[in-house]
Amino acid sequence: MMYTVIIPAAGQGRRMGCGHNKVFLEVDGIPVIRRTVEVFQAHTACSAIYLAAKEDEIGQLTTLLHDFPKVRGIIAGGSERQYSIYNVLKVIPKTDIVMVHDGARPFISHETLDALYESALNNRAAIAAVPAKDTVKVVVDGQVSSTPERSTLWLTQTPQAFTYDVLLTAYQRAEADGFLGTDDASLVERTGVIVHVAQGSYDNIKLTTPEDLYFAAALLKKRGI
Ligand SMILES: Nc1ccn([C@@H]2O[C@H](COP(=O)(O)OP(=O)(O)OP(=O)(O)O)[C@@H](O)[C@H]2O)c(=O)n1
Ligand SMILES: O=P(O)(O)OC[C@@H](O)[C@@H](O)[C@@H](O)CO
Repeated sequence: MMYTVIIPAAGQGRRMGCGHNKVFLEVDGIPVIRRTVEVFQAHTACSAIYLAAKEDEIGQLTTLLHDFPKVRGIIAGGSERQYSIYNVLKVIPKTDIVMVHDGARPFISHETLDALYESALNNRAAIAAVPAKDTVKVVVDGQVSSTPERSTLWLTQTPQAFTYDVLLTAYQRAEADGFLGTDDASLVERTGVIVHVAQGSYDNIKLTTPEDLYFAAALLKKRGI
């Protein structure tokens, strides 16, 4: 059995403030999106890679990723991450397991991919996450309203891995209900399917704001890449 990965790369990168889509940013000379796709290209259990791109960036991405044979399609995304992923999910061939992974998370490891894939095969739904290190407050109008027990709080990453049927049903139901979530698992949770957690790595950061580029440089140095 193998899995297909959907990589959303159709964002604006507004918070990065670099004036263009951050997935094209070069980190130590290599564009972020090439770094991300490379990890899946080299992962044995991955059979196909599909990306969501802004319509006017499909050509640029096609050129940039031309030497990755597992890239089977680059599809026009939507105005929200969820819509971008759904546009891809609707057109890919049916498969056993589908993973979703942010184009802006280039430091995903094969170790995490192995753990997630295995969990998705066994449990139908699995996410990569790490325990919260800080104390997290619920804040309403500038005032603390509660302090959830930290041992129950996990910071969610991608990849998130599901059986094809579980993910498609969740996206169809979200569309029917007009529900917009900030990750894929939240769509699956509302269908009643139990989502399992595979311990991820603190290295698997999402490049979101400019200071993340300092962390990226440090991570590359640590890996000797
Ligand atoms: N309409 C969108 C929005 C986001 N993404 C992708 O989803 C991933 C995670 O989203 P995020 O970090 O929020 O990226 P941006 O939306 O680009 O960032 P910002 O919110 O700062 O504009 C990124 O790889 C991004 O390209 C997407 O495919 N389609
Ligand atoms: O900031 P946005 O809501 O566009 O995207 C957030 C998602 O990428 C994020 O929820 C996952 O990476 C899981 O943390």
